[in-house]
Amino acid sequence: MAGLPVLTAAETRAAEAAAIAAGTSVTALMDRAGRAVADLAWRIAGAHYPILILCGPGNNGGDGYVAARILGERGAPVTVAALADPTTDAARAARGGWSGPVVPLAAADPAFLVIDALFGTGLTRPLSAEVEAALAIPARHRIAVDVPSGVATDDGALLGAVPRYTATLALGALKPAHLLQPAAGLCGRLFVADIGLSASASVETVVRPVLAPPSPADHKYTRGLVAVVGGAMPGAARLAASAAAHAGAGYVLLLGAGGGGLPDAVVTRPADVLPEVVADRRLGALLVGPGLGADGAAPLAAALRAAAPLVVDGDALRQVTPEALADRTAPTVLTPHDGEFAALFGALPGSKIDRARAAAARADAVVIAKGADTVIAAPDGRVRVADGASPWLSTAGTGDVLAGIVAAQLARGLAPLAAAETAVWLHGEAARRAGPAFVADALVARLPAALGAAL
Ligand SMILES: NC(=O)C1=CN([C@@H]2O[C@H](COP(=O)(O)OP(=O)(O)OC[C@H]3O[C@@H](n4cnc5c(N)ncnc54)[C@H](O)[C@@H]3O)[C@@H](O)[C@H]2O)[C@@H](O)CC1
Ligand SMILES: [K+]
Repeated sequence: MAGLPVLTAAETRAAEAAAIAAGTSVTALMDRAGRAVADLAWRIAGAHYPILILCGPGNNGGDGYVAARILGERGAPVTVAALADPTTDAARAARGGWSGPVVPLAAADPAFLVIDALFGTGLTRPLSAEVEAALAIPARHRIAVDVPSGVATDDGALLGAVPRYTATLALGALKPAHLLQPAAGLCGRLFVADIGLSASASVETVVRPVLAPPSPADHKYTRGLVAVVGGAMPGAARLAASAAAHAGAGYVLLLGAGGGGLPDAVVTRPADVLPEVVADRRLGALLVGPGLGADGAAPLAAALRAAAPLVVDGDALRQVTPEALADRTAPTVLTPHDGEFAALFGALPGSKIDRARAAAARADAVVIAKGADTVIAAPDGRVRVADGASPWLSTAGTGDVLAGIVAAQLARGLAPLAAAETAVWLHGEAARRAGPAFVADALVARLPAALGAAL
């Protein structure tokens, strides 16, 4: 199943221009947008609770005036407060359709529901104190039209004090700000209104994969042999190996990190058999990095020579170069958090999406840039962004678990981008099922159930 498309501001404008060229007017697009806003507001506030609509000068404000008209027609108590007069033809027409009063922003009173239609994709500069004060007006619920005013559409940065929203109604398609932090954390529940735009997007959301159970012909090697390289902190490699075993791998081999509560089914071998394992044609995927320690040069060099798909995680990401990774011929997946990403690729410009994409091209590898807003990028420019990750994932060992899940997906034959996307989804689903304050071992225990939800 394909994920939801994610469009930048420029891509959204291009999709809008294409819709207009195909015969739809801006007014028609604005009408659909405003109607979707009104429908969502109606579900939250109904006919009896006061609704305040904050309208800006552009088309985002235009959407707000359309919503005001429709909610007013339905009998809802609506007040409109405007920053300035409309500056676009479509917004002027929408303003003309609202027959109620329009007060200055500074005169707006608290309401049950505030609808923020101040700025959308056209925000170009930081918020003024007047706008920040209006956004902070006390309200039980807030809806953002398209994006919360004050967030940068393309990278999720904040250009002022932005409150927390009950819901954000993305118009036409999701934008990066809905998924990238810090903006994503303020959006509340995300809705996407179909206003008739169509565009092909290289960026999509991560969605639940559709996995196949083993067939009668499968055996442990066809299910996938995963080898995990241990190191200075063997617990991390054990966690990764256990995760691979619980994420569907047929056979898991752990090198140089035996002991401690491992499933007996995980086979432990001494570290020095790595060259032999790397040469084994049955090897489905190799994982190096969890708990490797600072002097992992020798095992890392051996791992890079693997003809099987390779996952590079943790300490290994600080001891390898993008060039050495790009020299590999078999697929490679990297799983850096922010610090490891910066150590490997330096300070790249642009949004997290731009940075992950540039890194993937440079290392010729799929990059899983982890965090509260995990971004997966492939060397060909395709990107997948996860949304709604459990905040409880920010605990020791969850990265080792993810690396093990990725290795299991590669070992069973998924292409690297699909393996990464599947792994991120399984990891997120296991976390959701684990609830609050779990330890990474409990995440591993939830993996079979998470996998079951994708069969
Ligand atoms: N793209 C589409 O297909 C559609 C877009 N629509 C709406 O149009 C929006 C984009 O409209 P616009 O391009 O007119 O842009 P906006 O309405 O987001 O804002 C642009 C206006 O705000 C001013 N402005 C920008 N930053 C400011 C700041 N910090 N302080 C004060 N003023 C500031 C600009 O000078 C300009 O007048 C979308 O977010 C969406 O809500 C919908 O009406 C329908 C269809
Ligand atoms: K807005």
